[in-house]
Amino acid sequence: MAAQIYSGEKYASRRREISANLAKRPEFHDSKPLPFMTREEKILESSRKLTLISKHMNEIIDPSDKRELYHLNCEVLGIEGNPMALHGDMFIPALTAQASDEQQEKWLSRALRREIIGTYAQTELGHGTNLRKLETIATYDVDTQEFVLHTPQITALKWWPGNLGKSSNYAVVVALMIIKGKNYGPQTFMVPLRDEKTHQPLKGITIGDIGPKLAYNIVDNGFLGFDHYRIPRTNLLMRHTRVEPDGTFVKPPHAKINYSAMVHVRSYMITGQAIMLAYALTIATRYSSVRRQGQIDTTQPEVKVLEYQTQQHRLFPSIARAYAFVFAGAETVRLYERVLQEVETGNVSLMADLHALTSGLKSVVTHQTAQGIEQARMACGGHGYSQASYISEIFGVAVGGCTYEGENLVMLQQLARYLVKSAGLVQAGQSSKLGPLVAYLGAKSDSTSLIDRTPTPGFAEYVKTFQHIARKQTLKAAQKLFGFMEKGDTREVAWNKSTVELNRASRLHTRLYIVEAFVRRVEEVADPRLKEVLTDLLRLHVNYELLDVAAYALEDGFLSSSQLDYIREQLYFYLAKIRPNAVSLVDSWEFSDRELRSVLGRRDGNVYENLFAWAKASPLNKTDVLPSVDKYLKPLMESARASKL
Ligand SMILES: CCCCCCCCCC/C=C\CCCCC/C=C/C(=O)SCCNC(=O)CCNC(=O)[C@H](O)C(C)(C)COP(=O)(O)OP(=O)(O)OC[C@H]1O[C@@H](n2cnc3c(N)ncnc32)[C@H](O)[C@@H]1OP(=O)(O)O
Ligand SMILES: Cc1cc2nc3c(=O)[nH]c(=O)nc-3n(C[C@H](O)[C@H](O)[C@H](O)COP(=O)(O)OP(=O)(O)OC[C@H]3O[C@@H](n4cnc5c(N)ncnc54)[C@H](O)[C@@H]3O)c2cc1C
Repeated sequence: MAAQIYSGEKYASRRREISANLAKRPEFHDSKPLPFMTREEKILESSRKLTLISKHMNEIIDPSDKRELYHLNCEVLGIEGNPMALHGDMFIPALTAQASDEQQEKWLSRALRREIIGTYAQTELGHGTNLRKLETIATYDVDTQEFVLHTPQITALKWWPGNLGKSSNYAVVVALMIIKGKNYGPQTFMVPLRDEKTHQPLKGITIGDIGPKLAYNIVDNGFLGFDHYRIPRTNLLMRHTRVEPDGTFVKPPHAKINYSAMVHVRSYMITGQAIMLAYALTIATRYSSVRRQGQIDTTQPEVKVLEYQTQQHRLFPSIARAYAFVFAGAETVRLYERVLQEVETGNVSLMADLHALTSGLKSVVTHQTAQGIEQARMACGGHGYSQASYISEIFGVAVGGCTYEGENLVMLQQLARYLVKSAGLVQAGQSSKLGPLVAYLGAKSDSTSLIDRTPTPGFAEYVKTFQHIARKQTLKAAQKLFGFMEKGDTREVAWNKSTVELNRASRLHTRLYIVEAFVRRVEEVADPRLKEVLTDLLRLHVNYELLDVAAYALEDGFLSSSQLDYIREQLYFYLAKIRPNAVSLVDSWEFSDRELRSVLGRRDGNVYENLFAWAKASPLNKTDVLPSVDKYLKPLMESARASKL
């Protein structure tokens, strides 16, 4: 099963070898539990381990393999980030996609050797979403052939870039490019920030950390201001866009090619989110198979809480989602890598499809992941609330994905633009022009679903029902938009009056895509034992998801209320059928205890002994009497006693 999850036996077994290798190297382990450390201690600890990784990486992984590096980082550094997180996640991808060969020779090779540390500085105090209104300006000075970077007011300060605050000495900075008074929109520049020897900020740079956050606190998200700061013309990233010495601007082959680092993260983060969801579910499912509370048969001992249908309903549909997401994530990464290669040859035809797909997936997956993690926490009762479970940290890190790389409700609108265009084609009788991801929009719906009438409930009927729902909502939302425009609203006003409905269409389209990706993967499985278990999980998934969106199919009679009952019964049937495999389904992700960092979710299942040992090790228990008691509480009680006398 691990080979299914990790798209092949080769990587699944490499993960095992890497974990086994690390198990023998205590210097790579957390020196104490992360929840017992201050932020400064965590950053120090993470930097220590990062240095070890840089020194010994070649002995443990093939550093050119992204997935091996990712696994090494998960084991050693963990999810709370590290001082070079953005270096790998965005700085290197931005240089790879946007720097010219000559620039790559100069900077990318140094970045890969870790001679310099970089980040991606785009968001500002006043603007994150609306990139066209960024306020940092890069004005071209023809005389000196330099760009002058400037922060004209406080809202123009860069704000949020990860590892900008304290760690990075370079950044890919996004600024509005002005040449001879003309605004050429957001462009990307390679900018030195700190002296390479002293790490002191360079003259003209104001820089620092933005303070603690909900989670992800090992990362020093930062602020950055420029005071008429000069960089050479050749620091504009010039793989696709160019500015000649005389200020002539050479347009890229696609207007949004500069947004590639964001598309990179959106493509990869689907897998990252699936893994975080699986972390939380591993902890909650293992714990639920140890925790006994209450009885189902009063003549029998207390049951494991995993026997309760409510607990199964709380956890199993999310287990199915984690599988669905990791399968969809693998497809997305393949598409991204293909588009990256095609862009190299000047073919930008798939960029819009990739952008639409990743915008929708990023939004739906992060939202459902956060919901699933929070349910997993609650499924652990009181112990879920303790940092010993580590689920609160997993939640905090994962939920950041709802905001970063484009706020979810904004990114759903990007997909909606694509869907509206497609709906326009359908309306104009040009369905043959629809791309493969939206071809279903042009198909004709059956009048009712046959979900309960096919002999073996196959997935085709479910897919058809999801298609019906997504098609109906897309055409309806587009109609609403066109209707407002026909009545005289501008497109922007009409759009704003239709966005709730448009975003619903985007979610339904994306959920259909996820179901289809799950079906595609299960169809490929050759081993009959695995196929059976994955088919059960997929059946659970399609019934749970369909029930969640059934209102759309009930309102036009595509589904009847008796079919709804059928779907519910199927759901309950598969909850019970999956129960014996539940622990194996989470164990199949093969997370080591070191990677999970959860006292509650350890493989040995010795929950109570482990919790007691953890609590005793808490910093507060180092002494029996705290200074706060000596200083305040004792005098308080003493004075209360004295006043009574
Ligand atoms: C296999 C390996 C295993 C390992 C896996 C695990 C890996 C884990 C990966 C790491 C995970 C986590 C890392 C955490 C790091 C987090 C760091 C966070 C960083 C950031 O947040 S960086 C800042 C991100 N900021 C944003 O995302 C801003 C959002 N805003 C925008 O993107 C844009 O402003 C916009 C898209 C909303 C609007 O842009 P605008 O220029 O105004 O355009 P529009 O007018 O709306 O649209 C015009 C047309 O352009 C099309 N368009 C827009 N963007 C793109 C694009 N990128 N590509 C193609 N086309 C695009 C748009 O659709 C319009 O088209 P149309 O006119 O409709 O045809
Ligand atoms: C953990 C974390 C790490 C980050 N790392 C980086 C980084 O490394 N580099 C970097 O540059 N940035 C980074 N960011 C910033 C991040 O990319 C932005 O916060 C994000 O893009 C959202 O933009 P915003 O903060 O301006 O939100 P806003 O756009 O101000 O959103 C506020 C509200 O307004 C709504 N809204 C905004 N525009 C519209 C619209 N057009 N239609 C409808 N509703 C709208 C949103 O839906 C939301 O409800 C990070 C953020 C976080 C949380």
